[in-house]
Amino acid sequence: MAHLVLLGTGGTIATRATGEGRAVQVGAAELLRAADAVWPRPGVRVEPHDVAGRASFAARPTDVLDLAGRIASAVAVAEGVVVAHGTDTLEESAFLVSLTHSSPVPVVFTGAQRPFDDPAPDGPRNLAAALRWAASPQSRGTGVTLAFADQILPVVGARKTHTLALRAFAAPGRGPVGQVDEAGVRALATVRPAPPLLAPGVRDLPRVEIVGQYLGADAAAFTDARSRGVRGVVVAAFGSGNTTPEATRACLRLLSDGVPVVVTSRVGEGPVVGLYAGGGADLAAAGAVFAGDLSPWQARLLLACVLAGTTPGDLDAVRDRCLDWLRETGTVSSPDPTSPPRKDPTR
Ligand SMILES: NC(=O)C[C@H](N)C(=O)O
Repeated sequence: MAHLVLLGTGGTIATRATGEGRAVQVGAAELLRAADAVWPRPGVRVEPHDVAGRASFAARPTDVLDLAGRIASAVAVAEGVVVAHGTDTLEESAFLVSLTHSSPVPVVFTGAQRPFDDPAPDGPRNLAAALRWAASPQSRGTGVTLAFADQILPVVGARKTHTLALRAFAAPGRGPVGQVDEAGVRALATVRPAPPLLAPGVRDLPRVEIVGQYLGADAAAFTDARSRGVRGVVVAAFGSGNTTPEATRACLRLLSDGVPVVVTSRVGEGPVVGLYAGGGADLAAAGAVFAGDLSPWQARLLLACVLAGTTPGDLDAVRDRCLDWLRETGTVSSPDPTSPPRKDPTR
């Protein structure tokens, strides 16, 4: 009989309405009973555990690293692990866990948009689908995935794309990679699992801040970040990876002082690339890492995990490790001899 472990961490899936607002009150065993009422699971034994009971906006990296430890223990004894999690930070927690996960045993994150006591809750069906996917041989070797609104999404590139709708997550340009519904469990695409990056036993992450770009953004946020002792900065840049002239100069100063800069986009879909003089082209030429289509918050975790294993100030090592990981996951292309030069060196 297949054996799964269900880890409850809180989130809307486990909330009921109270006078103070939604509050986590439902444990993993009760969630499991509700999921079983949606789809029975003959031949699958599920062991429920409560790991935490909070809204996910209150979770810290140390909490997620603790969760990763619990998952590592579960992976050693089970054929699949399902994590019931709040959706506010689900794509970050799942991503961070994926950077610690190296087993073929699948880890599936799910959650809900509506509370447990809603007259038409989505949590029981989401959880039932996550359990079916985790129990299916098709999920073996897929690393960490998300099960939401009948879809299976890869963790890399996944993001919350709707505040309230039941289809709350997407992985634009990458997924869904599977479907679970009345017609069964279907793998739609091969998932390339994220390679592990973080050594076991790391208890917290170095400070990395995200600086957003907006019309007329100046250098103040970079200067402030610097004064707080950041080890690295992720820029949520305009469009395909551009920054205001002041922000570009601030990034160049950071890089020349040995502080890594990772470029992402504030747009919800598509890769960044250094195309524009004074913006992305200057950042690329100065050695900023362009993180493909990773969201700023997933790129922040990538950079923090790389920094956790790198000597402070070794900018080349940080850049190489980030790029290796981005290439291995297909997030950025490997050097391509046929691509046109971005800059004419004679001009
Ligand atoms: N839908 C949700 O789960 C949102 C909730 N605030 C949480 O992240 O815990």
